[in-house]
Amino acid sequence: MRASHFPFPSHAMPTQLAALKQWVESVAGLTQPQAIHWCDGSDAENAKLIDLMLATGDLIKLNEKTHPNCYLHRSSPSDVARVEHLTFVCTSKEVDAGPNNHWMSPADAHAKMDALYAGCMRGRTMYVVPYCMGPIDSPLARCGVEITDSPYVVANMRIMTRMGAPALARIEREANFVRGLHSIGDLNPDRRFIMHFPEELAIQSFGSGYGGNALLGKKCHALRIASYQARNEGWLAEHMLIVGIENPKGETHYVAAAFPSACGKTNLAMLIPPEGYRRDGWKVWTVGDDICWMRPGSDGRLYAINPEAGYFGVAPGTSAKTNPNALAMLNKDAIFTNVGVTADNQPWWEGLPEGVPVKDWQGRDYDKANGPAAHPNSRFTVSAVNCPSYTAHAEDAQGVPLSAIVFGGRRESLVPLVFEARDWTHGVLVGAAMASETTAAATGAVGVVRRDSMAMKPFAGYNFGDYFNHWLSFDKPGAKLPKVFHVNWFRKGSDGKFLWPGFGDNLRVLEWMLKRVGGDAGAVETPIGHIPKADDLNTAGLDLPAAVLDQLLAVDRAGWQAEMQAIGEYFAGYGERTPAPLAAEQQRIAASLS
Ligand SMILES: Nc1nc2c(ncn2[C@@H]2O[C@H](COP(=O)(O)OP(=O)(O)OP(=O)(O)O)[C@@H](O)[C@H]2O)c(=O)[nH]1
Ligand SMILES: O=C([O-])CC(=O)C(=O)O
Ligand SMILES: [Mn+2]
Repeated sequence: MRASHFPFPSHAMPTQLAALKQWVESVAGLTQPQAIHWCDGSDAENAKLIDLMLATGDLIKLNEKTHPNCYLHRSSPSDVARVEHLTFVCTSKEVDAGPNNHWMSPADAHAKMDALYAGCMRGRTMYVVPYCMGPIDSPLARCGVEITDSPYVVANMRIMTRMGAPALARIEREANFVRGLHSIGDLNPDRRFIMHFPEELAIQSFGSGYGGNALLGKKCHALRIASYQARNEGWLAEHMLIVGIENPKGETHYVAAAFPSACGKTNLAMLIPPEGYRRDGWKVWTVGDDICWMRPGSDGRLYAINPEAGYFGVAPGTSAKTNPNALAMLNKDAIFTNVGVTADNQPWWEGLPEGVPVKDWQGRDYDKANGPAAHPNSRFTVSAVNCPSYTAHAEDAQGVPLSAIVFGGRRESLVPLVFEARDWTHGVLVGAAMASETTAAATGAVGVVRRDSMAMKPFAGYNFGDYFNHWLSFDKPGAKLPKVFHVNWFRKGSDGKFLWPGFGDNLRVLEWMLKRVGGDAGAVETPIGHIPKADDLNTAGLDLPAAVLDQLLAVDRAGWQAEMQAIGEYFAGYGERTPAPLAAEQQRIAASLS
């Protein structure tokens, strides 16, 4: 990075770490901020930032009686989701980024970004945000520093990560951190790029203030950079929720599940058991709702942490009926982005049974003709401890042991409600072959089926061929790997309605999985995996016609032949980097279907 005139003396910096001082100094030289603020994460600092944003209109205070300490942020209308076409992985060799990523050479990317950053913070304050992804004392955690000119980003990073003084202390001890540079620039979509330099452990983001584009601890660090780091260090960084299921005997089993963006991770992580289950004593505990870092423990099991400290969740569709835990945690201390508001200044989104929006997400008077009041990708940011189902095990330094890994997508046809992989290699195939209909979480067409291996298509920081190989490598002597399953809550009938009730009732499917892990539930063997028979699932109290359940559990052979063929073609796209065991597994299943 080019360092020109440097306005701030480095002896004034609150750190002794030379590498950090030099980097901050060179960024300030390039971006020319008016002031530099090192974030300590304190309440006083946060209060000052909130006041500042209320004064500039970056935040709007919501109803203090119904939503104490809650704020609304309206983003630029052209800046409402992740931008996958402007997101690049800049490895020295293009093949290392793989066909799954957009690639730019590090030299070209640096030249482009340096030109955009030159003087971009003139008149602005540059915030230096040290953060830790994961419990601060966890050996699985990793640290980063985000430099940003957006106070909104600082306030969100404070909720989403362990940010401030303790993180800085760890960074100084380890002298190893991910360097994230972010500027909202002028929010011009033509001058917007999200660049990743995995070999340098660096991220550079310009021109967006939104979610995964700007809160660099989240998708950029905890998935793209971390997945690369994880491969080198023998662990996995995944787009997965982590949930604890406590049965009536008081035993808790942890499950990690990968679903693409806006496909139900937050909802499953905060599931409320159906009435009968609650009576019997079932409980559900939330460890994480979006990202999971895991590695084998000394006993051979996989242990997982949630690297995040908060939730950046989809607002529309969140209601007392679908996700009461999420709704309950949004009553205080939350930041809402791009939702509508009611006449008495309460946040509002589609799916809430009560309340009437008077302003839409752009601040216009609400008019149905303009579309929904809340943007379909409108979000809330809230601390994890606010969630009624939060478990203190989310702070366990060693992580929680996993009993099952679940893959899933949004598929209105073909894919059964649930099936179980025969073994780890088959499980990796099931994850790698995942496909889902696209959603509003990224810009672009919605509802198009695309392959989204392990829900990581937008997030793997390296070639998927190498990534599949890395997944396969966990199957080694002494490993006690979790069982792997695939679910689909989104099958539709000919009337276009969902066939499965979903939400809390998904516990019925999780119960079957955990019984399979314990060896006491039935299933039939099919070419695509083990599927429960209708009476292997507990459907007591459900209004689900037997014919619908049969439809949900059926294997359409002709449809699956076509699917396996498409999967084979998809793997072929990774050429010689496609692991041979995966290609063999695909061929074996294709053959057994014909
Ligand atoms: N039909 C049906 N819809 C669901 C179910 N679970 C979640 N949804 C809907 O799917 C949408 C997204 O759900 P989330 O739980 O926020 O998705 P997510 O995977 O956490 O999304 P990201 O934060 O983008 O990664 C919401 O509109 C939910 O209401 C389910 O079991 N059945
Ligand atoms: O990253 C974001 O903007 C939100 C998110 O969780 C996703 O899209 O998966
Ligand atoms: Mn996500």
